[in-house]
Amino acid sequence: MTDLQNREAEISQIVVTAAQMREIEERIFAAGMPVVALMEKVAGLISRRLEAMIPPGKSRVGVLVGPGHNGGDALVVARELHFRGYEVWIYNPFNKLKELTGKHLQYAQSLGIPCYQAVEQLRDCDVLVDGLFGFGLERKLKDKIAVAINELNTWKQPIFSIDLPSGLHTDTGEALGTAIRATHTFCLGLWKLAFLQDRALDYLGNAELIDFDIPIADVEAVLKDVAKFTRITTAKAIANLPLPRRPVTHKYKEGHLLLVCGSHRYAGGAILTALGARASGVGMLSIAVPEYLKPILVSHLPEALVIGCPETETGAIAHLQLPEKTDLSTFDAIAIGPGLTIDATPIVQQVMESKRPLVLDADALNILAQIGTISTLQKRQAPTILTPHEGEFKRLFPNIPDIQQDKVKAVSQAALQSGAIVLLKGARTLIANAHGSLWLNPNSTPALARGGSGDVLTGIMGGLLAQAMKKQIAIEEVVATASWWHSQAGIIAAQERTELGVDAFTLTQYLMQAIVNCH
Ligand SMILES: NC(=O)C1=CN([C@@H]2O[C@H](COP(=O)(O)OP(=O)(O)OC[C@H]3O[C@@H](n4cnc5c(N)ncnc54)[C@H](O)[C@@H]3O)[C@@H](O)[C@H]2O)[C@@H](O)CC1
Ligand SMILES: Nc1ncnc2c1ncn2[C@@H]1O[C@H](COP(=O)(O)OP(=O)(O)O)[C@@H](O)[C@H]1O
Ligand SMILES: [K+]
Repeated sequence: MTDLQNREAEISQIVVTAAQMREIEERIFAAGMPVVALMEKVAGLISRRLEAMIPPGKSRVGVLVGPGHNGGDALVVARELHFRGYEVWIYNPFNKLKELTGKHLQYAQSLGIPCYQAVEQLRDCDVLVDGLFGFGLERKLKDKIAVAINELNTWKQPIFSIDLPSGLHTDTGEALGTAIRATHTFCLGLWKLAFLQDRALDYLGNAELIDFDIPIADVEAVLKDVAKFTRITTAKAIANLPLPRRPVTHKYKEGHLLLVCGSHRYAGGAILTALGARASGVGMLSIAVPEYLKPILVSHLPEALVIGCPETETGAIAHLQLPEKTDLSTFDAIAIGPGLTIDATPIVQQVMESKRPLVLDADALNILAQIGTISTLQKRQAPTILTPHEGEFKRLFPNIPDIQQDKVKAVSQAALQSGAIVLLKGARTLIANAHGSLWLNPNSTPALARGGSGDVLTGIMGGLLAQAMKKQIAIEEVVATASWWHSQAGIIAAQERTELGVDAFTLTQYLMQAIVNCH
């Protein structure tokens, strides 16, 4: 890789808060970079991107200008587009502007660029550029500016937001009162936390990072002693797959996974989990299910070792009847939960006592919540991964109240309290470990909002985990890779089949394509 590619790979993984971004910029300014020069550079990069995207000549561009340096960026963009032959109109309702922003407004006006205080004047523009607020927004938007943003959101033309859609909280992604619904957002310098949060997704549109050459040393200096956020990238996920295989190997060297899943009531979950595990390439796959399900599993996965277990009256697994000379320590990893029903409580308790790395999902999480999340996990002597959706999360961690307000905080607290790696499912999945680090999955598709797709994730993760135990890959990276893989398969499947065509079974059939595409 060239130095430039290395930089791109490194920058694309970094995620910062508003306070961290401010600190990083202050270091750059303290080192001698003039504020004016940086604004000119950043806005120049945005202008060039806009020129590539907006047809020149006939387009009228409306530029929304706020009081701070986000507004300053917008004014430099307005000036540049004016000189490139676009018709530019400015909206600026503020009387007090930061000094540099005020200067740029004065110059723009001296060039004859019209400047309006009423947003309605921009209604006939072909596109809008939003430079009202960036990461400096700290209070709720109200009055005239909130009314203007609500009005703008009813218009049909594309909106390009600078740094963040104005109104979004940089860290939580919450709309502070109201926010611009952008078609496209140019995130400046480093990815901000808002870009990886569910609640921001309706506002961001296509998000693009504009790298303006922040020295990595400054980023490292600011982030070295704080909780780290890592954006999961394709390059990193691919690097953490168990590829290439060593030429001399055998099935037990490539990981042995035990899946424990299924009941009379929920048979399909076991199949979907197993198909996810199969795609992971795991060397040996054993699947413990109620006896009744064994023929169905065998017919779907002829290569797997299916263990039919005695059943409760309700059709759940009554006890794990492992083959002779086998106990739980035989396996490199265990994934348990999909379709078990709450009647399998003793099985979950037994598996929790094993010293193998565990993935817990679905009913295993509900059972864990009933038997006591923290007290049970404290006794574990091996890594545990919990993969709750929001409902399961609330049952597991009832003392963490504000999950909706701040998912980053909630999932971090959960990992800290429990010692487990916690993957909180959602439109944008978050993964936290007990040391305060977080991994965030930047891309996914609502096509995955469908029964059974979580079971597939459990299978992929279990299979990768079993292989990783042989290969010294950090468990958090395995969890991140599984989440990335699951989403990528969903994205590719949705591209081919629309968002309606990605049932969980179909999803399993796109898993290989998702990684073949990257090789
Ligand atoms: N510092 C720099 O030189 C750089 C800054 N950049 C731009 O500068 C932005 C940050 O600039 P600022 O720190 O000036 O902040 P912003 O421009 O994001 O907004 C802060 C301004 O809005 C006002 N404000 C905050 N909340 C408000 C509310 N609810 N209602 C009305 N007014 C409100 C503040 O008093 C302040 O004047 C970034 O998002 C980015 O666009 C980029 O050009 C990169 C370099
Ligand atoms: N809107 C969405 N965008 C992207 N991914 C989603 C969305 N909704 C759900 N998902 C993903 O789909 C999966 C659903 O899992 P889960 O809720 O456990 O379903 P099930 O138990 O039916 O398998 C999770 O991986 C989740 O992150
Ligand atoms: K903005």
